[in-house]
Amino acid sequence: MVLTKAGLFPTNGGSERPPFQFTVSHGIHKTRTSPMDLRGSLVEGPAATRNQRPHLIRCDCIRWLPQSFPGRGEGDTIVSEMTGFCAWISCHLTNTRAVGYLFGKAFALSPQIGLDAPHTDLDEVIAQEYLKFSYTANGRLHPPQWGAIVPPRLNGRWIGNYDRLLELLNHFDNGYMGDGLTEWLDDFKGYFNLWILWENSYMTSDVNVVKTMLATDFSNFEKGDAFQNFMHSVLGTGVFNSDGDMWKFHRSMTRPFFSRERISHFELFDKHADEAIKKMKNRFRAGYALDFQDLIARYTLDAATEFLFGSCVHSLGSDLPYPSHPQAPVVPQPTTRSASDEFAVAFLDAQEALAIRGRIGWSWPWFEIFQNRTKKPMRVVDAYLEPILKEAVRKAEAEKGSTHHESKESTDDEQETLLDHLVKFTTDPVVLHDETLNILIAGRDTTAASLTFAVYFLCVYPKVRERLRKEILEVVGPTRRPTPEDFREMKYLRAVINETLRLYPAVPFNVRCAKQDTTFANPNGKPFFVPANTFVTYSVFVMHRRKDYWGPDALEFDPDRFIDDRVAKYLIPNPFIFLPFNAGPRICLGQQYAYNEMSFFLVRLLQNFSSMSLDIRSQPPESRPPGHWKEFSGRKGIEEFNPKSHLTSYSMGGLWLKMDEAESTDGA
Ligand code: HEM
Repeated sequence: MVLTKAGLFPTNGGSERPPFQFTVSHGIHKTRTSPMDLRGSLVEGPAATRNQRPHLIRCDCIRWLPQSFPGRGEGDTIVSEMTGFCAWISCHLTNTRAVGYLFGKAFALSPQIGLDAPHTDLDEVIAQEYLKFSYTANGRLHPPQWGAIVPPRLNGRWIGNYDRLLELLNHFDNGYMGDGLTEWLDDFKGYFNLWILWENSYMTSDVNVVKTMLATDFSNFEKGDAFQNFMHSVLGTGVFNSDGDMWKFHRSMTRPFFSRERISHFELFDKHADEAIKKMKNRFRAGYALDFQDLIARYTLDAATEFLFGSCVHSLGSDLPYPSHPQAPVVPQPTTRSASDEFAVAFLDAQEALAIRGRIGWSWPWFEIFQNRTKKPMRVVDAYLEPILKEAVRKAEAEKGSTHHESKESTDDEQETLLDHLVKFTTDPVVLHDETLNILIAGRDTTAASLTFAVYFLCVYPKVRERLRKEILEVVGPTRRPTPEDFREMKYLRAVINETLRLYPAVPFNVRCAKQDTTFANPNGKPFFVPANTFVTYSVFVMHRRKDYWGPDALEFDPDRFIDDRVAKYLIPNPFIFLPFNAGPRICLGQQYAYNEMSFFLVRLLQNFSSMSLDIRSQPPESRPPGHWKEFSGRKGIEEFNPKSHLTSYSMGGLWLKMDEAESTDGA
């Protein structure tokens, strides 16, 4: 059937576009694309929308009436006999179909034919109506989607759910990581529509939904234009920030570089770990605390820049910060900022600007009308990258002119960097710039954050630390450099890393966008309808803590869950419940490199230090966990630091700690 001015007519198989297009103005505001807003509302002609989908308009005036008003339903379900009647009148006046409750039953109404057969479930009627339009406008039919329902919507009190947006921003700034979202996901059983500023945005912690998007229906979920737009001024079109053919091009070009052989050469880690540990020893010998988060960010930056570009920024060479707040011990402050500090700070500023855009959502360009927040930091980052890229291109072009034998010698080199590898495929400076920067961003903060959280746990769980140290000393000994074979043997080391990644995944929230109308399985009933262009935010952070997936002790830090019978009970039957590195075709390219780097550093750390503890006094007061958190159950009530997330997770104000040197080592 197709909707025209004259009513409902049979279609010629669905390919014909309706000849009529009209605009209805009814209620307080218009929605853009959603069937979610059809409760007691009108459906506008299908040709009027982006992607040729029906434009839906709500009878939103009802929302502003008191709850007691006849026709005002519970919460945001504003449908009732009254509303349905309004919809019926309006449907005649405007010659549209409408959906609403009449006499306690859910109906689809059309001006010419009157009422369709009643249903008990309005959501089902909405989804079916919507799909009829979808069918007629796009010539597509979705048989499995018939009977789908729309997910529950989180309702606020202010127009556009603006109060919910403020609530979320407040949680991001002042709350524990995941505050708000965790409770809402719990209330809605793992799936709801956030609906901020009139935009469909689904939230989920449901393992099957995540699996669908990342693996089983991968081709229908992409990062999407909106994500790419707000990332573009930093990431360009690199592997992390592209879809479709562009993503395939970048991924296939970069992937071979992460071969097992190349990432198993630990000299590079050793050189930088050695420098980091020397710095730590000097600081602790002087009697002061050290910000481990800052130190490890320098370590991963130096290791990554050398691995990727062959040119290390030497951020470990600069002075490390001292605690600087008024109550901290009085200590000398570094006075100058080195060039490597400039790069590190600019790199962080650029990522923070992206994180702010992500939080604001589609309206971010309005907040940057007068100033692109990423411009200034990216000038510094690019000034560092440009000469390195130019030199790599110059070398590649010079090699093109040399003999095949000479060229082969240089490309087979074990020391080949990512840049050396990439120039074999392209010398386009933009592609090279984007790709190397993407890998730097994807790989540096994630590893630094995970090591920060791991060391936090080693400080507050001394038994875990002692057991891990024992394993390290037994397998590797007090001074030897660890090898990949050692790591295979060290089950507890891997379990400690995994348990850290479970409770504090470096990428706690992520997003995908539906390319076409589709559905998600709903463990509690009929499938959920997902219109094209819907953003679905999935929280691995929340999923990793769900008791129905991980058992009653899900909130405890217990590395043994990755070794004992809980593996067979929870993880093996449902492997997608543990996704720190994502899954499916877009799984993290650097996963093995990251395990190696983290394992290597932890081994070196515990070879050199026998105990460690947090130094809360050195932590800036505003970044300590607020006292009232103690009243909460779960990790929020016991944590001794303040975990936060922008693009990746981090410890607010750093992680200040002190360590005691091990007696058996004096080499570092
Ligand atoms: C503990 C450390 C790490 C964690 C937890 C981590 C996690 C992740 C996650 C969750 C994604 C998926 C992002 C998305 O699809 O939106 C990802 C992608 C990626 N990661 Fe990692 N990562 C880590 C380290 C690294 C390292 C060290 C590198 C490289 C040196 C790296 C390179 C990449 C790349 C290139 C992608 C994009 C893959 C694609 O889109 O095809 N990661 N990582």
